[in-house]
Amino acid sequence: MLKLAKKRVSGWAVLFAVLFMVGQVITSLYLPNLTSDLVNYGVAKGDTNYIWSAGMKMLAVSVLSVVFSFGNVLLAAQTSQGLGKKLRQDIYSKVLNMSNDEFDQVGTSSLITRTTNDVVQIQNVAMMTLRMMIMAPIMLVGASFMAYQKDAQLTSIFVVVIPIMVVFVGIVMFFAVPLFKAMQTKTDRLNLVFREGLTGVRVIRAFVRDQFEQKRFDDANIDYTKNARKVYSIMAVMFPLMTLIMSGTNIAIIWNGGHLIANQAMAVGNMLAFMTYAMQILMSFMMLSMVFVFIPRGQASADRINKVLDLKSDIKDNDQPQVFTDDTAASLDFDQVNFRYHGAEELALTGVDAHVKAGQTLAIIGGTGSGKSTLINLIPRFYDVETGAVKVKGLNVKDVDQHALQDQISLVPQKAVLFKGTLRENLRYGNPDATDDELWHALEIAQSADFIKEADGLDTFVEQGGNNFSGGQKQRLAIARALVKKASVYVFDDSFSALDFKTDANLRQALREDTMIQKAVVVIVGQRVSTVADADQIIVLDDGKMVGLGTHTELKANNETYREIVESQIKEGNDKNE
Ligand SMILES: Nc1ncnc2c1ncn2[C@@H]1O[C@H](COP(=O)(O)OP(=O)(O)OP(=O)(O)O)[C@@H](O)[C@H]1O
Repeated sequence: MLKLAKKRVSGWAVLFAVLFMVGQVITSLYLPNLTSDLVNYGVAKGDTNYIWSAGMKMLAVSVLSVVFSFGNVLLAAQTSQGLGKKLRQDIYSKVLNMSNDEFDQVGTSSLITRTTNDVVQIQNVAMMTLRMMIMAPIMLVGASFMAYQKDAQLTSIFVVVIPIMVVFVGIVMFFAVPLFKAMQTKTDRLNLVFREGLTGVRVIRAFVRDQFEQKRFDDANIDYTKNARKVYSIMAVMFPLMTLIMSGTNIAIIWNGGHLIANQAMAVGNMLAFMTYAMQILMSFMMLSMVFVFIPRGQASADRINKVLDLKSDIKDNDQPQVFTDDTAASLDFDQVNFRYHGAEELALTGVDAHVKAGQTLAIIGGTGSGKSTLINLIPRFYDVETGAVKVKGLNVKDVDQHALQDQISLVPQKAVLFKGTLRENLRYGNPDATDDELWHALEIAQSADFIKEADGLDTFVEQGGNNFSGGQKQRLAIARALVKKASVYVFDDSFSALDFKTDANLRQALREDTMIQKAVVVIVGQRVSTVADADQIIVLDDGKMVGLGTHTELKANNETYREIVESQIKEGNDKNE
């Protein structure tokens, strides 16, 4: 936890929070002393003047105590909230720069829990540390000393009470701490199921799986609730028992103190002060037990956050990166590429070798799970090859700065993603300086201009996730956005699948005719033969292996796998027509 707080917390704020807290403890310890004097020298002797002056002193000390307490709470709150803010910022910026491998290691739901719930735990512990953790031991020592000053004999009560408290706090910690730690993983699970349900709500309804999903959620929910109930039951037992111990201590003090007073061995004021110190000692124990229970939970959260922040990407920039030059023509090369996912036994890609020049289109075809998306993820270096090389404009993607590389590439992912805002804002994502004319040009190529003109043009509002557009419209808008960006390599990952055959053909025709695209390399991943047929080269993937490379005509003549794909689609087409 200290590691997280370092650099994210102001040393001055902590210093002043601690100073205020020490001030608060000193004034709290001084007040019972004043009470005892007031009773012993004022009330017992009927000295009104003394009562007035001691009363005024008490008032002044109380005001001072309130000021110290206010200063401490304010600084503790500001420091802990500031720490939370910085942690959220750091996690988010880490997430934005994570490689796909790192992302796979943590998972989206867990990242959300870590950015929200875990950060709140750290904030709570920071607040608690600045309030209680430092205050409790000082108060404990100070109150014990003052109590001893008031009456050494009565202090022997604590010889019995303190070991009871220590054993009690130990038992509570033993049972509560593991349960508290488990809360975070159970929250993760709850978020995961909830998130899957939210994103897949239409699929769930379509497959009438709502009862199954409801049960899955209920299981996670019950598991979380059971754990939480156990924890809070322990806490529910802890507080009344603590109060019982406190009351028992009070009774013991009054009993023994009463005898001492009766024997004139102790002044009444001293006993009153002693009782307050006893309460302070027991309160310090209460605080410590809370701290001991919450700190391990906070530590578990800190470990989870550190795990994200410390993720070391294998994908690192070269210390002396090579630089793309504007006058080099676009090109894309896969040189004998082999690739394996982190921890996987089998290679996901084997022997991919293809070379594409500016103005050419490379298509990638293959069955589901054959490795098409995996291959294109290597171009922007979302993953690194195991052997071989991927080159953009002749430079190995490992030798260039990652941002510079991604600047050269415009990617339309398999799942079209649009952001809430106007269409203009969405289209300008890759090129903030694009003019309206350029945006309309991209929309024309992407066969989207007509339906956008019918709506509010570039001011058309895009709902969250682009939900006010159909699947095909969303894909076309994602394509238009990719075309607004000036790139050397345009990658369309199965982006034409939601388009009807005519729109698909028109779009590819418009792409071919565009002068900017003619200077770039186009990579199209497709399942349909019609989508890939007019590409300059087609890679045929089968179970991660490149089993063919050539034009449609060449492959149809020589490649068994490609022929099977073509024949299956002709058969499918005939079946549909029958
Ligand atoms: N992040 C990952 N970690 C481990 N294995 C993965 C990962 N992503 C994909 N794979 C595996 O790699 C193989 C190729 O997957 P990929 O998504 O590249 O196929 P694809 O040809 O694009 O399929 P589709 O047409 O269905 O999108 C599959 O067996 C898949 O299970």
